[in-house]
Amino acid sequence: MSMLKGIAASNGVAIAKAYTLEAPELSFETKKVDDVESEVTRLQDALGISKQELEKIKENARQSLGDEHAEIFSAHLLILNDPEMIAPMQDKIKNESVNAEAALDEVANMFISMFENMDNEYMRERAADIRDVTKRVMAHLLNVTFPDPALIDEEVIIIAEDLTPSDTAQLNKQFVKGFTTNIGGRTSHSAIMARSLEIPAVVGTKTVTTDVKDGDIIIVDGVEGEIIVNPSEDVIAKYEAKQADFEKQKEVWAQLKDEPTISKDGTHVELVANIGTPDDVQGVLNNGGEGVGLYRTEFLYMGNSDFPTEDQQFEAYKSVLEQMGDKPVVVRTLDIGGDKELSYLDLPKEMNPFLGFRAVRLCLERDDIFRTQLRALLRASTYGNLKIMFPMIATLNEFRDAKALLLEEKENLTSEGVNVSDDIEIGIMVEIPSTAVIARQFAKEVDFFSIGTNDLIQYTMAADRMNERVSYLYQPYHPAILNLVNNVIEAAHAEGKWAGMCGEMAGDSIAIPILLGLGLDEFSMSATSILPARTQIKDLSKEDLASYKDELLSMSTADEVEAFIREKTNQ
Ligand SMILES: C=C(OP(=O)(O)O)C(=O)O
Ligand SMILES: [Mg+2]
Repeated sequence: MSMLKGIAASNGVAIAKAYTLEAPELSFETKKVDDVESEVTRLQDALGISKQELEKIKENARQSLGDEHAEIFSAHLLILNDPEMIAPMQDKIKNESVNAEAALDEVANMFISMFENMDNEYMRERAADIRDVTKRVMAHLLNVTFPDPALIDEEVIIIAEDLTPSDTAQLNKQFVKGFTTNIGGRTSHSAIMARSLEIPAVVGTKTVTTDVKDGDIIIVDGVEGEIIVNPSEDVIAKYEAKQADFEKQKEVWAQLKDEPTISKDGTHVELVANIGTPDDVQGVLNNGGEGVGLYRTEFLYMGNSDFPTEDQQFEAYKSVLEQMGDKPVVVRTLDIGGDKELSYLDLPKEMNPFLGFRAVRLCLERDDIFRTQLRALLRASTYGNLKIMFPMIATLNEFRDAKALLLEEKENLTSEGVNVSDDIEIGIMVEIPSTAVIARQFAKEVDFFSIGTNDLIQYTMAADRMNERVSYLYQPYHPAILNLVNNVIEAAHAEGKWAGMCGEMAGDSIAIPILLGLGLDEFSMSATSILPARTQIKDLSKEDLASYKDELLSMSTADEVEAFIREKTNQ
């Protein structure tokens, strides 16, 4: 028996035989060709068959995973239909007389490395999409069979270097009990799909394909992020019990899907979700989200080759609002810059991009970009319960200026005869320490706060959130952070306003009791964290936790805070 560690990507425990999903052998030689026209035709044929296959996979995915996930394959089809991608391949064949394989490989790699080098996880995933579709086209050019997970007809756990979105979409849950890969992280496509399919998965093990042989019995522990290879009978029995516990746990979670989130002593808090696109809304509803606490609109800008038009934005916002019905939707205005770049917005390189020209700073200077977004939001406001917030607010004047532009556009629209809702709350993200410190002054003017701890921690601890070497300074339980958070909540309440949190901290099981005790009103997290959080809060007494407040705020280290909470909440 041996054990491998990886990243817990999808909850649950699976026990079955290992099945290696071989990556196809796609090596080729670059060759000169005489007949360039027939080489171009060969490329077109391979593209054509790939498109037909993807249409089928998309349909399968729609049936097994839902519309939201099938959209990935629309993105794949778009890649294969994208003249910016395909024309350079054809030109390469014609101008350099090379074979289709070489043209495909070179052009695709150019796009892949462009996307991969972006400091942004979402864009890096686009590189994975291109890699996925090009492999399929390459296999057709080489006449190599592409692996077909849909053919699996016995209970297995898949092991693979990585699973592409198209692999995952073909998995039949009846037979595929779980999977584990060498590469990937919690937000890679395969991990997201595993959570939708609700099959346990551990990714990023680095070596599972070499450490496990086909036919070995393995356990995937998607809770702890562990793979156990050839376990003894005793260990199997232990994990079977764990599996049964987990199934029971899921039933308990599911019972709370349509319930409000109420603590043991009767306090209601809102558990809402962070989303990046309208496609994410289904996941929010499936997981009993009481609203959207953060809609990161920049993905709309990043997924485009130019600024999205007012109408394109209007459609996206309207779709989210309509799908959410009367539930609140907090839309954050464009937060570009820092780690989020736009290929079509040429900004000078900065020494410290996280401290630079970004988010509302950029929007106030480029008010043409900002006004377009504000108009789209205002037009969509009558389709649901919209709240708007501005990111990276450091001074009251920034808030006042941004709000003034919003009100100006509202007036413009009204005079154009367009209906705009009259009760849109206007709030800010609190992610800069200066704002957290004088939250009292802000609270007189904003309708709400949403604390962005991902940035607030980075700026308070002076630790770049992208830099692995200083990641130990990402300390959500640090007393300095707790004091800032407390200051914001108290300031909001003193003015009769509400305070939420949309950084990762809001879904953390150690932070949740602390935040409940401090009086946080709204917790915004990834959709799949909502039901476990609701279950946790149901068993917590807000009054007890509030009584620890002074003690917690005067502690000296994050470790002290964590140990204290673990003891008080039996974690
Ligand atoms: C939610 C936040 O915003 P983002 O992660 O998009 O910067 C944050 O900073 O906590
Ligand atoms: Mg932020």
